[in-house]
Amino acid sequence: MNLQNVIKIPALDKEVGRQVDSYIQTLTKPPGSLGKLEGLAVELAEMKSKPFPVVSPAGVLVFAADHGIAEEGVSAFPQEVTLQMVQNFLNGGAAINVFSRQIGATLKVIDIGVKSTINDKDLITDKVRMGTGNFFIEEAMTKVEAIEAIEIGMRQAESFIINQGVESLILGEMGIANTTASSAILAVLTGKPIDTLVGFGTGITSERVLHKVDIITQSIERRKPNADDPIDVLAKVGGLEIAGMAGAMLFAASYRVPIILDGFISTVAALVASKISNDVIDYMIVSHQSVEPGHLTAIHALGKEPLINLGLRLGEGSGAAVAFPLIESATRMLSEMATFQSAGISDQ
Ligand SMILES: O=C(O)c1ccc[n+]([C@@H]2O[C@H](COP(=O)([O-])O)[C@@H](O)[C@H]2O)c1
Ligand SMILES: Cc1cc2nc[nH]c2cc1C
Repeated sequence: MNLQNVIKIPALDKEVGRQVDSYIQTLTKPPGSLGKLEGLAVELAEMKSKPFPVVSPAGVLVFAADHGIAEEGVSAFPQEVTLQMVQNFLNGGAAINVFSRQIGATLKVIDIGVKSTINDKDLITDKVRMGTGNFFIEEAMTKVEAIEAIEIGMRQAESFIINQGVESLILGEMGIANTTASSAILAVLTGKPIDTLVGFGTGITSERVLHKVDIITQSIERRKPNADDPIDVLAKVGGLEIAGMAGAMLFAASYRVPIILDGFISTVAALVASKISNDVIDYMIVSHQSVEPGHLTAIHALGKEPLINLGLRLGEGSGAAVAFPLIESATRMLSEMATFQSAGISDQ
């Protein structure tokens, strides 16, 4: 199948963007004084093709999966933490639960490849397989499985957005060792030196970072992913939650729903989505810059800049949820501020 033919992403509405840009000049503030919020308001209007776009309620989809590469000692935590954190999400105790409640967002967790069976009515189980293969010794998954994971992401985003009336989409993830898969994908897609794209993840030692670089370097040599084929890259060194997030992003863009990217893994998934359909980039907002050294490389590969840098490195969609009020401020500036005329204030 050819995913590019399945996804139709509408062009940004530049005409509405121009109208909103002029309208912002009439609001009661010195021109340009709301800085980046002004550009953000124009971008959101173009995405939604509406002069007064809204981003609330946000929806948060967290994709969870395990990684065979965890066997190579690349994470500070054991693999079973993926399962344990999914249980924490379902009990409402993780950071993303707290921040989702804070911003009034609905949160759904999708098991797209956790290595255990989890029975819980609140969990969406749409598993491709029980974790990926260890890509140091075998391919992470087949190309058919990579496409299946992307399609699951698309389908889950579709039912979530339509059933919950979601106005903006935050994509989060949980997967022990997924910074290793993300660094490998990023190295292949950008051609940048691997050691500049590898970091501490959940908190490994500097010594272990060198081991992680070595594992990624050897894995890429062994698997030989084709940089021009994002499905091949996902299959050889990717992750199921990364593919799922990419699919969800592609659906959101096709439906004019702004995508709020989170940290390193989420942004690498965005880069994968952009290699499937470049227009998806138009619908992305980068919420924050993570501590992971490869994050800025991935952000710049999308031609974006982060809104904030709080030294976060958690994942789960947490940084996107924390930055969400800033994005909402841009929309409320448009819908709620008085104009010079309506307030009877003299302009220059
Ligand atoms: O989002 C980020 O930038 C980020 C940076 C470091 C770690 N994480 C989270 O930590 C896990 C991956 O870290 P690791 O060390 O196991 O590869 C995974 O569950 C991610 O959600 C997330
Ligand atoms: C505790 C913990 C929580 C997480 N949330 C996302 N990745 C994580 C990794 C760990 C280890």
